[in-house]
Amino acid sequence: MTASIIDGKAFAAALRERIATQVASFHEAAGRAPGLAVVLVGEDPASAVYVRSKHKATVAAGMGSFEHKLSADVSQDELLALIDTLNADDRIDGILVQLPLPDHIDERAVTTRIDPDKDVDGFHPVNAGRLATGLYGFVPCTPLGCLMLLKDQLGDLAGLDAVVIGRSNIVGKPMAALLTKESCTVTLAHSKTKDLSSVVRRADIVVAAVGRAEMIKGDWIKPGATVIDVGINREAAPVEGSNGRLVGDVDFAGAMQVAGAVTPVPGGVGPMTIAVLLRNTLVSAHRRARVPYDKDAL
Ligand SMILES: NC(=O)C1=CN([C@@H]2O[C@H](COP(=O)(O)OP(=O)(O)OC[C@H]3O[C@@H](n4cnc5c(N)ncnc54)[C@H](OP(=O)(O)O)[C@@H]3O)[C@@H](O)[C@H]2O)C=CC1
Ligand SMILES: Nc1nc(=O)c2c([nH]1)NC[C@@H]1CN(c3ccc(C(=O)N[C@@H](CCC(=O)O)C(=O)O)cc3)C=[N+]21
Repeated sequence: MTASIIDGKAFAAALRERIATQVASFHEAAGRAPGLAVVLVGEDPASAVYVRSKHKATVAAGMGSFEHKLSADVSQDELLALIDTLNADDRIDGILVQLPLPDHIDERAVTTRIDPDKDVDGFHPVNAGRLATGLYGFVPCTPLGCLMLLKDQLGDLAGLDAVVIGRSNIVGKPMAALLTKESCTVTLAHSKTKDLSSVVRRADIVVAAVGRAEMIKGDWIKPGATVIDVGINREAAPVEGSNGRLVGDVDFAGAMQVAGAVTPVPGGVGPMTIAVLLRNTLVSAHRRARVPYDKDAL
């Protein structure tokens, strides 16, 4: 049996289309475009690529994009002062500070300085708490994008066994919270998990967010399971100066032999992250301007 490939790139493109339609009607109702501010500190090339694609997608959806590029040696106080300015700027509905930050800056101090109601990344502890207790709030983009793909693939998730591998605050933990909310039976695995392959073998849904190239093997997967690969791992370049191949946390070829459906890397979860960022920004704009929106289309 060969699994089907979940086309995150196409799903994300369709979502961005629906977002663009609602951006236009928001603009008409509110007299301004939704605005997203993205802050990049330093010149990490991978971060620069992500920030550029976020900017392009923001503008293509008809939203305002406010980019702030700070040098790698900016002080924490200067960065916090910029966040205060963005918090107070009425044109801005969403604020994203690209991670990772340089070592001399405390990420916790930065994410907690963002107004929780502009925190479209969903990284602020207030939003993590809202998600954990079932209140309305911003959900981190990557796990929400994964959930959209899962529901599109499987419909109702109630009663399914789900394993999330990785317990970071930005992917694994919120993913487990979302699946719990969908009434899955959730196992949250991590580096101390014993006999990970047997844990994975029980699961109808596997979400891999580890950051280790092709660690999850095909023969760990339960036949017919749905596999969501969040990992983005760049292999060493074959020739100096060129880019290495991008691979996920799942052995894709092996999983394709056993699973029911698998997300590819690239073209799976990555494009969803950016589309959901636009979605969260659009929702923020509607809430801040008190303009109703079509939740079902998002
Ligand atoms: N597609 C996208 O849009 C995005 C992709 N990513 C990618 O997803 C991956 C994970 O990112 P992130 O959550 O930030 O990563 P972190 O490094 O913050 O967390 C990794 C998690 O994996 C666990 N882990 C490490 N080694 C093992 C192991 N051998 N067995 C089981 N679990 C293990 C760690 O366990 P422990 O807690 O015990 O240390 C930890 O919980 C990365 O490849 C990243 O690039 C991230 C964000 C967005
Ligand atoms: N504050 C903050 N918010 C984030 O959401 C955030 C962050 N910091 N830091 C880095 C991670 C990573 N991340 C990705 C976004 C898009 C792709 C993506 O579009 N990937 C393409 C491939 C891109 C390529 O070729 O490199 C794909 O998978 O098809 C991947 C990863 C967001 N992150």
